[in-house]
Amino acid sequence: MDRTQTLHIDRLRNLTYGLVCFGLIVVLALEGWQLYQSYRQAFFQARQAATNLTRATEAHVRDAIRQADTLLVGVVERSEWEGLERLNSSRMQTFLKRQVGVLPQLHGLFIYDRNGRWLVTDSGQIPANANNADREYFMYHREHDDPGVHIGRVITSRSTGELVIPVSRRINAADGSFAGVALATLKVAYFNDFYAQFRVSKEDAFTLTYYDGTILVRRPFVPDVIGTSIAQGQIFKDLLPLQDAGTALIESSIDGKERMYSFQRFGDFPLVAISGISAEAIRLPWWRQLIVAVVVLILIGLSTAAFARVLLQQISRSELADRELRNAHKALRKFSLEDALTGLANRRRLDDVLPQELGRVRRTRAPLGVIMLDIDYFKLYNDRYGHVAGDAAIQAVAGVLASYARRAEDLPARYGGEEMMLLLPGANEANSLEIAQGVRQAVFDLAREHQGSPLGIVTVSLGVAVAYPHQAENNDVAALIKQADTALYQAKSQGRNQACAYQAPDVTGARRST
Ligand SMILES: Nc1nc2c(ncn2[C@@H]2O[C@H](COP(=O)(O)OP(=O)(O)OP(=O)(O)O)[C@@H](O)[C@H]2O)c(=O)[nH]1
Repeated sequence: MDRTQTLHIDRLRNLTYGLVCFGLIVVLALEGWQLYQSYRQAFFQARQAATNLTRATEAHVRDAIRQADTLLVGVVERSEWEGLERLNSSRMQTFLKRQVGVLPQLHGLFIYDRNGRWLVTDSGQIPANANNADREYFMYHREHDDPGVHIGRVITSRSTGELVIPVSRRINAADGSFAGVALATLKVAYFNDFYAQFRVSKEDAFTLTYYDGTILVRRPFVPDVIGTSIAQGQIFKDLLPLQDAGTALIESSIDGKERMYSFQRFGDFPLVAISGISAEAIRLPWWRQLIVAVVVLILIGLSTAAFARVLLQQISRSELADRELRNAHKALRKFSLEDALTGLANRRRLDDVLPQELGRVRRTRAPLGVIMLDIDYFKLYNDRYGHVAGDAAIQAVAGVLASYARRAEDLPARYGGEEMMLLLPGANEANSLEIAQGVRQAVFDLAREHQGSPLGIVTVSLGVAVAYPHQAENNDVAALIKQADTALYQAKSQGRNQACAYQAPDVTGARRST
């Protein structure tokens, strides 16, 4: 493979690999962009889902508390109207029992007097010496004449041992003094069961807290965290002071897991609802997508590289075949126009070129010199030294003749046998004769032994003819060759080892030789 071909194939290879790389980079960029978008989309959707869950939770909790509070408002109204001392306990108990049966979130309904003693319960059972004066909500109402609803921290029910959220209102005496407390307890389990209905991953979290961060309800349910505070978590420390609702990707202060959290402060209750969707669960489908994309990209890359390789091999092969074919054509053409023994132009080439050169004589008005050469006594040479040595002698003479073809348009040729020609476009008779003489002398100087020759060395005889534009008779291939041949014959007949120029017989009848 030559240098140009190697360069061409190298360029083609670089171009192909460049295109393959460019294509892969484009695919990679598009895939990367798509993955980036789907990553963002996943978190955007998680943000929305968390917000929706928080809103649903908030609405559900608010409704549950409102229903309980509406009951309390009625109980307080009746208690204050009748007066706790005169309260018809059995009628009230029936009323409370009916309400608890209707509202699934209710754990129980209770009325306490100003000393914390149990007056009425929905179950009708009052433990001996039961007193709730030590409860936070009781103390709150005793100390605050605020008639609004109070939601307390989670406590363990004294009647059933269940975790409950106390929702209470103060009952006033006719003079406005503290008369007791009406209490509704909401089951923590009710909210846990509600959260459990959400179709979410087990790593997702829902939390209902008091406004100060104390946990009332949490899913996943861990009994130990109920009643603890997440006030030091990022939501309470950094976000809630600035906004009532929002979302953030943060680590849980309870289990350290990263989640997309949505939080919302209740407008009418001192509560905060928080939903957190596991970041791991958000990223999982994205990771799967990434792995599939990477595998697909690797496969595309490998198959494209393999395809490019095969393509290049094919191109290289066809380039090579093409080049070999062209070289073969060149060689064939060379062989068809070149004499195999001497490397000079062959007879076929001479037959092509001579008419062209004569045409050029007519067009350019410049002469064409022709030298016809013949080795002297060559038959004897062959007979004495053998045919192979004869071939070598022909080659040696051809070398000399070729060395006298000094201009690009000069053409040395083998005319046939041991006869050779030298075409000298632009050369007149004097130039041609001079060159012929130079050839003769150079062959003589070779001093190649030839015992069959009187001079004892190989010599040549040369005939010179010139085609001039004004000599129409010369401007014919056969006539020109005949003239050169005649001049050669002249040289032979005058003793060989000489060069003669053709002289037209009708002018002087004499021939010139040197
Ligand atoms: N070795 C060899 N001999 C060749 C080749 N072509 C022609 N010859 C021989 O060249 C000889 C030419 O001889 P002739 O043309 O008869 O004349 P000559 O012996 O050269 O004598 P003059 O030309 O009169 O000096 C013949 O014996 C051919 O066989 C060739 O390619 N190789």
